[in-house]
Amino acid sequence: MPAFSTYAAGTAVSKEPDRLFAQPLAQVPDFAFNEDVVRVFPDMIKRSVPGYPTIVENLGVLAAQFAQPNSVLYDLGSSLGAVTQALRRHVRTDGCRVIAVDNSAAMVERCREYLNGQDSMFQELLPVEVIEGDILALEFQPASVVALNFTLQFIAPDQRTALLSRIRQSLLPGGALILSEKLRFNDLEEHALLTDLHVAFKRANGYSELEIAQKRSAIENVMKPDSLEEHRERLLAAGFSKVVPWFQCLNFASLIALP
Ligand SMILES: C[S@@+](CC[C@H](N)C(=O)[O-])C[C@H]1O[C@@H](n2cnc3c(N)ncnc32)[C@H](O)[C@@H]1O
Ligand SMILES: O=C(O)C(=O)C[C@]1(C(=O)O)C=C[C@@H](O)C=C1
Repeated sequence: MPAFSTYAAGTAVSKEPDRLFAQPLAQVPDFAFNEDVVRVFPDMIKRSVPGYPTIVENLGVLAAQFAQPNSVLYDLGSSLGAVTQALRRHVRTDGCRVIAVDNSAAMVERCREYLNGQDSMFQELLPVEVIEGDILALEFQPASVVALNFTLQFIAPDQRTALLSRIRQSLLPGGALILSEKLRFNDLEEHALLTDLHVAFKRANGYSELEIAQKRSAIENVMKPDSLEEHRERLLAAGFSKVVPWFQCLNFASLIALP
């Protein structure tokens, strides 16, 4: 019987601890959002991403400021739907609905279960649709809020501008893209310092040196972080008019991009 904990407003999520990289692996496979990761994901992301709970909860608060009546709120790369749940808790604008998209079948299946749980406990939540699909192939509907919470870093770098341009074109006046990412830094000293501090954060959250090293090898081919400057330039090139960082903790940050 799996253990469960609750998100802020009560929906049960798996509490299984992340020990995926605890034993020495002869060869570390590339990181994938498969069934093994899904089982431990709430624990993994909280212990790996400094500021994650603050970002998710405040994403709901921010979204409530940008949501426009009768529009779509997108949660792209929704994983288990933490952002979707925050949107549903905070946004009260008439006629809004949430579309959550992820291309991991295992994530989507579990996400739907959690959202059904949320529906059975609370009334008057925004309607939500969870789509299993590739956000690169998605036809965007007119949207007031688009959340990319630690998803763009997993998209091939040469596909990122085109995706952001399509998001920009779907955004309604008064809306916003909220983009959270792990950062790299052009200044080598700054990069080394914040990388070391991130390792210290993981250690303080109970990860061993082996777990930290094996996770690093697992993600290095599949997750390619950009610098803040690259994000800003790319967002402006994609047609956004203003880029406003609203949160940074160590080498993880979140930006608001306005149409
Ligand atoms: C780090 S997780 C996102 C965490 C989640 N947004 C949250 O706040 O809890 C990245 C997610 O993006 C999904 N993903 C990666 N590439 C994708 C793509 N091309 N289309 C749809 N989903 C994608 C992965 O399956 C994974 O669930
Ligand atoms: O940078 C790391 O070491 C991470 O573990 C980061 C990160 C992320 O930013 O998405 C990578 C994969 C998992 O989804 C959880 C966290």
